[in-house]
Amino acid sequence: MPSFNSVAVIGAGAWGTALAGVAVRAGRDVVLYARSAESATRMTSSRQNPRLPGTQLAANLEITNEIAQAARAEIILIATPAQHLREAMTALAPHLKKATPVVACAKGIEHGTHKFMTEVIAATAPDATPAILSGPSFADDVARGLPTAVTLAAQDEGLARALVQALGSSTFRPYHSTDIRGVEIGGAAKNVLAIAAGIAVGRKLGASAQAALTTRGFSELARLGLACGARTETLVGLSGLGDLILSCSSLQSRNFALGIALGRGAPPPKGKLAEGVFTAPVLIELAASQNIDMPVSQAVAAILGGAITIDAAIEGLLTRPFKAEG
Ligand SMILES: NC(=O)C1=CN([C@@H]2O[C@H](COP(=O)(O)OP(=O)(O)OC[C@H]3O[C@@H](n4cnc5c(N)ncnc54)[C@H](OP(=O)(O)O)[C@@H]3O)[C@@H](O)[C@H]2O)C=CC1
Ligand SMILES: O=C(CO)COP(=O)(O)O
Repeated sequence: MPSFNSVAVIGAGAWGTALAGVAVRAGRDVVLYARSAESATRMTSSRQNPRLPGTQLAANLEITNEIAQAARAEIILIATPAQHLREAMTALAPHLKKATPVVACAKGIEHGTHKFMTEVIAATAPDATPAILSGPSFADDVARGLPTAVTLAAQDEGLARALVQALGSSTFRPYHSTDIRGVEIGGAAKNVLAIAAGIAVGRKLGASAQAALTTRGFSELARLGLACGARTETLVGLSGLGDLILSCSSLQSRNFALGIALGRGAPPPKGKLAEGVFTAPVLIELAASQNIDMPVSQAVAAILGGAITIDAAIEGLLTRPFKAEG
């Protein structure tokens, strides 16, 4: 099993900054790459990141604006928004050493190409080794050192185990897996379903409706996952069901919070990344291409696209023909 000592995190947002802290706590040499030179300089001197307020950056965390410096690390964690992954990888790829593990930490599916995060990595850096980290984990909780567990998948089990060894600690517990596709489908779909759960809460449909919607949401996530080759144990694990439960029930979730605002007819929270907005249209295109019925995700995409009102979407879901559970 390889052993890794250095980690670079690309993307100095909330999640990238929290993950840099994780790697520092695990005892690695860590560099955090910010695409803005000004932000890198400011974070270096203030030891604060406005995208993750209240977190003191570790004294031994290096912050850089030099992509070539970041690329020298033995492990790369890439934590930009999903739709920015290609751009970030395109800048990084020419500097990477052969076979460097590049761990996708974003949750989404690329517009236009329908590519999952590790597929974007493979397309932009064919000599790198893609992996994925996903699960129920708010950046703020992770940064505060609260206990968190996630799934970390690579095609090669030995590599997945080595990445877990390099990043894991008593408060950040990654479970290794080789089911890359299962992990990335769960992370992408749960954001769309969290918007649906938020809408139900915002419309005051009650706790029973919230539980029903979350469960039926899981059912369609699992249907798509299985059609795309994911394994059941992954779909019911941390990166699937685990993250869905968290995001469909916690006000900390930006996707859930957006749904609540939509349900109330209030303006969406400003300046907050809600990946489900970008994932919804791609997710339903992907589902259609696989002949998979995803009524909840379809309703979210239609609401976000302005094709249907919230009340009409709710009515549509509630008047679907009765059927066997599954
Ligand atoms: N926040 C969370 O709790 C969690 C988030 N995630 C996932 O992580 C991903 C990022 O989310 P989050 O960190 O919260 O988002 P933020 O909005 O906090 O930050 C995104 C960061 O990405 C940077 N960025 C954008 N494009 C590039 C690029 N081409 N190269 C380098 N950096 C780039 C932005 O830079 P700039 O500041 O210059 O705009 C910004 O710092 C999402 O897919 C999200 O679903 C996963 C688990 C938990
Ligand atoms: O992915 C997350 C928790 O696992 C973060 O959720 P939000 O992006 O909805 O805030």
